[in-house]
Amino acid sequence: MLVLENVTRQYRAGEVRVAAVRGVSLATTPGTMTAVMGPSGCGKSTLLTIAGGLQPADSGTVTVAGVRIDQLSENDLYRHRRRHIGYVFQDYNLVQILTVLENVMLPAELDGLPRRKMRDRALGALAMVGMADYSDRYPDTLSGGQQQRVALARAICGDRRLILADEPTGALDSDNAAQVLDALRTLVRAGATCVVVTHDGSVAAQADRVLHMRDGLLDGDLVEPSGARRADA
Ligand SMILES: Nc1ncnc2c1ncn2[C@@H]1O[C@H](COP(=O)(O)OP(=O)(O)OP(=O)(O)O)[C@@H](O)[C@H]1O
Repeated sequence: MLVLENVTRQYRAGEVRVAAVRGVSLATTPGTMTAVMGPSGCGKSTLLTIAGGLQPADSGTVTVAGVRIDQLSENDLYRHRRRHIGYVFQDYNLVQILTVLENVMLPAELDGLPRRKMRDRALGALAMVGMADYSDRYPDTLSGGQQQRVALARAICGDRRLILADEPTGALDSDNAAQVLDALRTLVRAGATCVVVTHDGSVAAQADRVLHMRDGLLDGDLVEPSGARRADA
């Protein structure tokens, strides 16, 4: 579902250059959850945003659902992202003035689908994360864990199969985090592929695979004499 090959990304702040990702390769197995852990600043979020096409890599390839997204035009990338990739962030990013159902319908609305179809899709997604009974509520009447489950429903609504989650339990107590993890596992069992960046050991404990990142490199990365690096897929 997601394959990265030799991805690099450097930031420049004036004269200073930060090599945030230094040659990472990674291949996910469909229907599994991969956790990426590592100290603050090691490049986890940068890697995730590149994987999701939110920012380009400096070099390397990024393949999502069989398509090299690093080669797509801006319009095609936008469409491919919306078709295949759902994002989940620590702070849920729900629209407060919309109901739960309207939030989940939002991506389908941008696709211009008929309203009934959007509604059915959204209710189906909410049911998968145990939130169908809350469809008429507004986000600020829900707990953090419930809001994050709505964000998960929005991420997969429309049969998007790649979930990229950046610290999805970072703002939650352990009960709420457990509910979000249950929902995530349900989606993965149903066939979604998830890459989750986390500091939370309980998230990693639920993952099928845990990778460690340090100084822009993933676990098992080899530093070649030439300076090129690769990671075990
Ligand atoms: N827009 C930017 N401009 C300049 N430097 C940046 C930018 N974004 C990130 N960095 C730097 O790149 C490095 C990797 O940052 P990144 O956010 O990817 O790490 P992280 O592992 O996700 O950290 P955290 O766990 O704290 O979220 C850090 O040194 C960070 O300061």
